[in-house]
Amino acid sequence: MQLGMIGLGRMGANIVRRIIRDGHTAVGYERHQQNIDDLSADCGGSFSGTTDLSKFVAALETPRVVWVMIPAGATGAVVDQLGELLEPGDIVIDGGNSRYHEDIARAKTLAPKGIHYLDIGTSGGVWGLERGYCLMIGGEAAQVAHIEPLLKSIAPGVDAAPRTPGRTGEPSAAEQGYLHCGPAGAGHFVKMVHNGIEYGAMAAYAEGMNILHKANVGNQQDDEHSAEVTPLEHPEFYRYDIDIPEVTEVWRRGSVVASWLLDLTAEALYADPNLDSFGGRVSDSGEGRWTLDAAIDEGVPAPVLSAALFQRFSSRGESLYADKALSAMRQAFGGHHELPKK
Ligand SMILES: O=C(O)[C@H](O)[C@@H](O)[C@H](O)[C@H](O)COP(=O)(O)O
Repeated sequence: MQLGMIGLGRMGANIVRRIIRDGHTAVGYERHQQNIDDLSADCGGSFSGTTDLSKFVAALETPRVVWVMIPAGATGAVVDQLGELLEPGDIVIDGGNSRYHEDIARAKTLAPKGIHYLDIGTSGGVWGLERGYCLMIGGEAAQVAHIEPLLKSIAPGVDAAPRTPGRTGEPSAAEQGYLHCGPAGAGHFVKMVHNGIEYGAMAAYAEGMNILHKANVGNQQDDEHSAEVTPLEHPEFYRYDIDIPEVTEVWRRGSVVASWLLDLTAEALYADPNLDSFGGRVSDSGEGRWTLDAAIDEGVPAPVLSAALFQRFSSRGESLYADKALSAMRQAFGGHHELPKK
């Protein structure tokens, strides 16, 4: 089957490489000729690319299947352009991390033109070429069925995890690593919640590791330290120098908290045991915020996910003013000494 790919950055290019490995063909559109040349060198005659969107559309077999894999903020403009260039029966896929609200609007705009729209939340990041991508799909069932040969090639496949006890026979789509979650927006809705969970799970590991990191605090009490915090009643309880890279390594084997996220953490700590290459400022690109918006709209508590999101804001210095205000109040009502700015 043929796929049209818009955006040949790391994700788009690796999806193309993965389908071509499986016998499909691809046409790519990309503004940077170098990305086209790199992919052509890897894929030979199964891939052709252009920097001209009209030529890209003309090169595709009908019904066209056009996967848009560009930063979420730029997707809307490209989908609008495709709306002018494509024909009835064609399919546009947004594989980026768009907000699901936008999918609902785009599907509605394209429908009168007979152009179908699928939103595919795509998880796997830079590892997807090797491990496959987990695909969460929203849109009409007939179009999902049409692109199924491509989905099977992009997804990790049933062997990526042991089969769940009780599941037998032909593996379901979910067991192969892709799932039609519902109508327009449902794919990105599920991917959004996946990312909300990602924030929470990452924060849980990070907090636990920090408690391990401080397990030797009983050795470190000095005058300045005790002026700032309540002195330890039992410093003898905190005299452990825990080798955190080794702890993450042992947890990978048989522990309840083993996971791919932990595998990656262990790898990062092995390469950089004190995490010196990181400044401790953690970015976010919207998915965590949108997950909390949905939780609020649904009236569903999400205390862990919200704490994880707010911790990212704090990591970027966004709690500094609040922290200063706390010091000011504590000093004002109790005359307590608060440490001045360093
Ligand atoms: O499932 C995935 O492969 C990741 O979630 C991927 O989609 C990306 O790394 C996140 O969007 C980062 O999200 P933040 O920038 O919000 O941390």
